[in-house]
Amino acid sequence: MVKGTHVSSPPTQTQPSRAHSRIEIVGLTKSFGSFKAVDNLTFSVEPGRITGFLGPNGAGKTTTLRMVLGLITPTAGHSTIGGVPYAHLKHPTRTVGAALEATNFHPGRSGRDHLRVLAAAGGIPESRVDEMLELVGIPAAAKRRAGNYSMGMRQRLGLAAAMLGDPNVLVLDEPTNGLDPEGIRWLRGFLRHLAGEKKTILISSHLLGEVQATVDDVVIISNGRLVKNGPIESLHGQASAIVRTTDPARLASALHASGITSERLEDTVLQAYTSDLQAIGDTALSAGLPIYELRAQQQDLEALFFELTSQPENQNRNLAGAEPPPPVGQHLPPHRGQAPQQGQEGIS
Ligand SMILES: Nc1ncnc2c1ncn2[C@@H]1O[C@H](COP(=O)(O)OP(=O)(O)OP(=O)(O)O)[C@@H](O)[C@H]1O
Repeated sequence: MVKGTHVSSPPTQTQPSRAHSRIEIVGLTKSFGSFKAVDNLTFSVEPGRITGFLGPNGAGKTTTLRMVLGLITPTAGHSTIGGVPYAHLKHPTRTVGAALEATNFHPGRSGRDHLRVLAAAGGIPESRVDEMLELVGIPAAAKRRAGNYSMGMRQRLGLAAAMLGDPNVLVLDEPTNGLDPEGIRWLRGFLRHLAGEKKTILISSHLLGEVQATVDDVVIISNGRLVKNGPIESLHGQASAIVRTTDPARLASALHASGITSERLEDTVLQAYTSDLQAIGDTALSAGLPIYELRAQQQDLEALFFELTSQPENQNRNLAGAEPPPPVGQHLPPHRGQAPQQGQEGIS
């Protein structure tokens, strides 16, 4: 479960215990010149759970992950892994596996050679290379040049690289990018298995819909600021059902007598606030009312995500003055935000 944390100084130990591989982010802030890409973020990511780090394009996800991985220095705040800042980890590649960009391969090198180089640099036995290629399902592609890999294969190679050191913490930036529905399903099973081994898993995405069936917890940011965090169920809101009948007013009062509140939507349609469809059916039957339609109402999480991140105070600063937002439920087009370029650091 994702929790807010109190502000504290970064600890000085160098190796987290395997049992305590929580990621803690406290007041994390990053400015590029006068532009605040990440603004006072505080949350934690728990072992044994898959946490979705979500926000529209340009919200500050990659910048945050780069700070967690010690690739750029925060302007303020800090982050730790198992209580240890990344820069102080004794065995970083064996503690944290990261995949920040699926295209970050030498295009002329084979997938296997790419992993071999990483294994040698991290002091990891070469036997892990073929094991990982097998694990992510691309053993046959191992000898082919990574430059010719499809996006889905690159994602899998990135995952194999992240898993090389058998880390207890995985940080994956947009791992569903370029995956087809089958690939997303595969990734879900893969991450679920790792979460079952009590690993701490943080995955970013700009599409809640692509990860909603995968994650246990969500951290939603917009314009660098925290908008919401908590279990994915907390986004679902109150359970309800849609019911169509001949006399909704009579059904509403019969439901009310059974302790179920409802609301008239159309002439013949009620929204009843319960997940118990059988109770609605039984109540209608007792009242002698026919039912022409009865279904659980699904909360459209993608629409909710859009709503959360497009409140006036959260409106995407990167798109300000650009085209109007798409209708609810429609994905935002891929778009990398522009920010003042002074004080540039790292690669975005
Ligand atoms: N090195 C940099 N110099 C200046 N601005 C930067 C730099 N890196 C990122 N930014 C800006 O910071 C903001 C956040 O970028 P970031 O890449 O962290 O967003 P994101 O949420 O990962 O977006 P996406 O989903 O598009 O990858 C953007 O406006 C981006 O242009």
